[in-house]
Amino acid sequence: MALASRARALLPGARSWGAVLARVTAQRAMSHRVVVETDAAAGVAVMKFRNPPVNSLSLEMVTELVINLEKLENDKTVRGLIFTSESPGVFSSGLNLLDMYGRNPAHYAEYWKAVQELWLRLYQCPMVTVATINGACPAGGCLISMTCDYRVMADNPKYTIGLNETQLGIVAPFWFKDTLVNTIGYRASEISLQLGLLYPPAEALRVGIVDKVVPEDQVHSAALAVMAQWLAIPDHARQLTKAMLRKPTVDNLVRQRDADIQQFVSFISRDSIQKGLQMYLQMLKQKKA
Ligand SMILES: CCC/C=C/C(=O)SCCNC(=O)CCNC(=O)[C@H](O)C(C)(C)COP(=O)([O-])OP(=O)([O-])OC[C@H]1O[C@@H](n2cnc3c(N)ncnc32)[C@H](O)[C@@H]1OP(=O)([O-])[O-]
Repeated sequence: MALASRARALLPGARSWGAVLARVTAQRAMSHRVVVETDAAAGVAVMKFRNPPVNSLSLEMVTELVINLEKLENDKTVRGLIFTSESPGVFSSGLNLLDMYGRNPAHYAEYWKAVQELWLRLYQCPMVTVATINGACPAGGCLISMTCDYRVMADNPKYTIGLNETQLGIVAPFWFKDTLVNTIGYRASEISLQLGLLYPPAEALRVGIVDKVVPEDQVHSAALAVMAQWLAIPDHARQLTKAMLRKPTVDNLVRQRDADIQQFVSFISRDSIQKGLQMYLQMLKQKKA
């Protein structure tokens, strides 16, 4: 299903794309998964994840993120965007395992297309983007953070960040890998991605997967200070520089979007992969109990 259709499915009764956006704006307070607060004077918006219990990137959440991103990109008063979790403890638990387990191929394809769309939009975002990592940040959560221009992490040893896909028996696709390589370099990525490492704050800073670690109660003020520093640069120069740096990575996915979807669907549909995901979900349940 196309983004507009998914958006309309989320907001039944809206007849056009414009009507969908208008209703998203009007119903912002009712949105359950993403909350956007805009400081028009500062030109900064804060996008807070609110998808309990663990901010997993469900199809609905991904769709809301894309809709809100598009809206902010069209708002010329907003120059900077901060991502954070409304509830400290979990920034995002990554892709929604329940969108990748026990569903049919059409659903997997729709989900993967939406995830691609989110990444493409985030990675090319013209705004300055800062991730305020105030909780656990595995896999897809780490991917979102890595698309940002800067990452500030709360100094809490319970919080970890990384692409842990191999630990689930799954393989991060090439554009997750590319994003990691662009962030921490090739050799560190070889180790990080194969072992599925999740780094606590000090190690995350050492490997370069985050840019700053600050006491938990200062994480938001630190993100605002970083934002102010980045916003001091003229937008056009910074935007063109960002586009130049990121274009080859973006083009790599754009060239092979359909093949990547097909590969994901065939991979995730495998019995062995489904069995592995089932065991992982059970392990999470047992850990909780
Ligand atoms: C090729 C594909 C690439 C894949 C990329 C990915 O991102 S793959 C994603 C890789 N992600 C990971 O490996 C992260 C896995 N998650 C974790 O490690 C922990 O949940 C935590 C550290 C994020 C939070 O710890 P905590 O103690 O605060 O919370 P808790 O552990 O008690 O969980 C509460 C409930 O949430 C459930 N649930 C959790 N995650 C997900 C999810 N992603 N989705 C859906 N559901 C999820 C969990 O089952 C439990 O459900 P229940 O029993 O109530 O029905």
